[in-house]
Amino acid sequence: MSNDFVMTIDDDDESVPFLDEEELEQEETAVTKKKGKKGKKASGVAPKDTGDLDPNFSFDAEGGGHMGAHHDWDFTAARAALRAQDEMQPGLSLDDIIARKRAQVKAKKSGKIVEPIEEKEVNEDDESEFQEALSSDEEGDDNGMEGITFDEDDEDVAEDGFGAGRDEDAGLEDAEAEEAELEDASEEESGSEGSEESESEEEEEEEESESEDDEEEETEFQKERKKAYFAPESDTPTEVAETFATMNLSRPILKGLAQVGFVQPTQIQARTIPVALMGKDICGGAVTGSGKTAAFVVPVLERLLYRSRQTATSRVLILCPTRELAIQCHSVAQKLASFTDITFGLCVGGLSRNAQEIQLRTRPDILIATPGRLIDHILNSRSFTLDHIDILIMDEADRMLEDGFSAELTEIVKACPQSRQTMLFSATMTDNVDELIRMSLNRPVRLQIDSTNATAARLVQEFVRIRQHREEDRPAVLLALCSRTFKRRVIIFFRSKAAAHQMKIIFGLMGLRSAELHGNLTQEQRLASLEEFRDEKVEFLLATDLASRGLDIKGIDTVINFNMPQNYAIYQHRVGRTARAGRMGRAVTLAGENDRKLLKMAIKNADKRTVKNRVIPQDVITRYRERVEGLTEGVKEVMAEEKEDKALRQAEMEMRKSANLLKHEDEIYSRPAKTWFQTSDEKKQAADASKSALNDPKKRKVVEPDAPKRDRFAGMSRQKRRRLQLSEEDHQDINSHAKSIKSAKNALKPNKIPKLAPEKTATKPQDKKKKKKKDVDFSRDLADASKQGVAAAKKLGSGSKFGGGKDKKDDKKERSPNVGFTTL
Ligand SMILES: Nc1ncnc2c1ncn2[C@@H]1O[C@H](COP(=O)(O)OP(=O)(O)OP(=O)(O)O)[C@@H](O)[C@H]1O
Repeated sequence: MSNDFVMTIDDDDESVPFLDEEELEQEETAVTKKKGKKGKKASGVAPKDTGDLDPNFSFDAEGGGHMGAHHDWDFTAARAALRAQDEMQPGLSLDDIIARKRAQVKAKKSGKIVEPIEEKEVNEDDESEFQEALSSDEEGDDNGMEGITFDEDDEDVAEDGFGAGRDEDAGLEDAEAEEAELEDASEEESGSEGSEESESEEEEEEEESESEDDEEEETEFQKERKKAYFAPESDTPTEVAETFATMNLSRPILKGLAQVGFVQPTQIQARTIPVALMGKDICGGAVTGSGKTAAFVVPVLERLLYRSRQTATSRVLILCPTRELAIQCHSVAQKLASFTDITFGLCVGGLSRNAQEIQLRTRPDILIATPGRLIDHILNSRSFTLDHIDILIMDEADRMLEDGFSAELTEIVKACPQSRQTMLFSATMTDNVDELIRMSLNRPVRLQIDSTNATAARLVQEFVRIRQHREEDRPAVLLALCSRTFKRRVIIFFRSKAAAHQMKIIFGLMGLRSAELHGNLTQEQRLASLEEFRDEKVEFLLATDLASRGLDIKGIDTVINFNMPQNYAIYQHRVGRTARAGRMGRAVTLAGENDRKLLKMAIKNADKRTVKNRVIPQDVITRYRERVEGLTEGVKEVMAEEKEDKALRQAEMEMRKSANLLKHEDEIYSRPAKTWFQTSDEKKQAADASKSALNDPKKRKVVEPDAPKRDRFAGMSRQKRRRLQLSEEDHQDINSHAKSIKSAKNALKPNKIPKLAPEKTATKPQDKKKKKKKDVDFSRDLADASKQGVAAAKKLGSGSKFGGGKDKKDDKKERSPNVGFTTL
């Protein structure tokens, strides 16, 4: 298995050099000379990437964009919208509790008499929870161990990359089941906080539901379907602009780009911008950190410069799967639009709903949203609609197309006009027609820059082998890595919130400065953690997969995977938090026996020179293990204190709520009841479906083209049904007067934003007229019921119907998911 060979790094070093291209070669031969290179190593800091750019770096082989000036996105808008009311009063910070505990331990050691530690009731369950959380997904299935090829006692190199060729499925299910239990437990714990949002704002489900890892051979049938579904390659411009200046962008946009230091477009930007300006639907894929955000923001801004300004209208909707990503996207887009009059609205969970409602009434040009909160506004904010959305964009689209988001997405897509332009982006963008079909794309152009399995070019991937019988060493291995080798700018991923939280306490007790980021925190705490890490107030960010996608934090040197994630796509996103925009980065993954399959995939998809096997001497691990064991009591005490504090705050909040209720009883009861899109049960069902698809990707729900339409009121809450029925009754009373008001309103309807050809020539009114006529004729030809016409259209699939121009009436037919696929 020479292909799977990975070189070994001995971890008996205090620091690790960051490997330059040449060094990679040298190190490969010098693997066994363990300490020979110490002189070259950075002191105390893991990757020796100074943040400077590799002068030879380009985003693509042919030479794409070079990295520009540093610019951090910020939370200004999010902070301004953080809810002020109904939030629990801040209690003791975890850091305070930990600091106190540390002081007590120190004092005890030095023999000083200290105030006795208040006796905390330590629940027996807490102890087992503690052990479980840290080894949550580490329990392998012994049966799954058959066929391991390496020597059990071999502490050095596993020449087969830990026997990475081994097919390993067994044990994963157990791990996932256990993980689910943990997630559920932690969800319950957090249920009291922010329960108001629990039904509609769970975008950041941390249980995984990513796409299949297996690279299945594409069948002829699938190839045909894709051919029919996507626009032919000949539809995309072949010339690629080398600088933004040569892209025919307007001055305010160029100034915005210059301000953030973007001079040369990255490859995905160079390919996407001209196509997006033409108004075409796009499925875009490029490796993590390659600039996809600007690839969709720039053309949108450019087109909005040509909008009619008569009536304020929200014309663009950008959907993101997590709040943090939406906040980041909002900040980036605002920066790029600094020299324009384009307005933005941020519509995400965790921030004040009322403030958002007020903002939405001003009809900002671009809405950046998470699905849950957006639907909340569609259902509950008067006068808010998506009726005038011209462009719908989905960032991390493959994540959004998963079952967990399915119902929400369908609702949002239905609420947008069919004549919209739709653009989907992700580093792991799916081209699975079954998954894309629910977006009702219009003959999308596929812009796939890198392989969907690719990781960043300057990423070094290391793996630390965790043996079957040493699973309990994981915390010690992590602490050894973080105390001795990777000491700053490190993001560490855990599979569960409980594990991330408990490790935060251990880190704290060991004096390592860290922040946690997961769904059990309030939005305020989540933003604070990100800020602390961004501003280098803490060295470590302990996160769940909430942070695995899209987050762009400057200067993350190292990503550590405490556990291998459930699938390769998540692995790609996690390790993609480093080595962004041409910089160097390092990913270190603790890989157990059950992770062989993913390990094999990672090795297969990487440049072999950048894959390494890191070995940590057993005596070091034993030392750290003893330290972790010594902290067990302390961790339990901190957790007990935290629990007590939380219960106290909860009680205070309840009391305030009751007092409030008594004081404003009349006003509160006169408010219209809120409508939820999904009940807790429905939400749980969606999450279960998502999980089941993860365990068995073949179970992925495929939208049946001929699926019967649901009853109009099916699945609606009683309140919503009643509201709709009442509004329908009202509707029946509409007299001719109302009709005339409607037609007057129609006359005022905002014009669509014009599509721009790359050379900005397509807006000539005469040309437009001619083109439209041609398209209409084309559509009419296809709608012709002659048998020949139908047969031809079916043969070509839906693709044959889409001529490029969009007449609104024709669009209705074009966007129907039923079109074209029934016969293939
Ligand atoms: N043309 C450019 N020139 C220089 N830097 C750029 C350019 N475009 C984007 N960048 C920088 O590259 C980094 C990554 O960009 P972005 O976050 O859009 O990547 P992405 O492809 O969306 O990544 P992910 O898949 O992880 O979401 C950002 O820091 C951004 O400022």
